Amino acid sequence: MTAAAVTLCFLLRTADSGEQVLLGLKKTGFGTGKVVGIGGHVEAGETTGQAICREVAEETGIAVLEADLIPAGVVDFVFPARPEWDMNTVVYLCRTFAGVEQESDEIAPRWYGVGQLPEAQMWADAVRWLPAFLAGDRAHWRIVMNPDNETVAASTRTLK
Ligand SMILES: Nc1[nH]c(=O)nc2c1ncn2[C@H]1C[C@H](O)[C@@H](COP(=O)(O)OP(=O)(O)OP(=O)(O)O)O1
Repeated sequence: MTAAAVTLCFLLRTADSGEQVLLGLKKTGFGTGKVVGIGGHVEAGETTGQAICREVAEETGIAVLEADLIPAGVVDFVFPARPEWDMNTVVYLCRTFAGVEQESDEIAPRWYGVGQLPEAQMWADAVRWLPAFLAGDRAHWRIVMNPDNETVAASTRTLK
């Protein structure tokens, strides 16, 4: 089965308290109840860049230009017990954007200090790859989940 093409963008800003990243509480669909990255599926006929600009706008009301996307790498999420959930995720960072975050039907967005990620509310794998991307590391991650589809069986980082 081919993994679904998805994309995530981590918006960054500098606050008085330090660097912050925009995440969101997922209200519907895959991962409901978790704090996740902003993004989603790449639709037919879209480039990944077009898809992430659309997803950020739909989920948060924030406008991002493709030219301001900073490619960070890829995360392959592998669910051996549910291969239909497998996702190939293109990850971007972005520091230049317009607008103020607004809650949507899908996501309740919120800024978090990059050193204070809400680990207990995120997918268990996120602590492995997200801090590295936020620190500027460019890499290709492969995350393999256990049969419970929640805990992590293995994570590997390669350069690509
Ligand atoms: N193990 C994992 N850890 C993680 O942090 N994020 C994961 C993950 N597995 C999948 N994701 C993310 C990637 C992707 O952005 C998201 C699922 O995409 P969507 O939010 O688009 O799914 P939905 O089915 O809710 O929405 P639609 O695409 O609108 O149908 O879940």
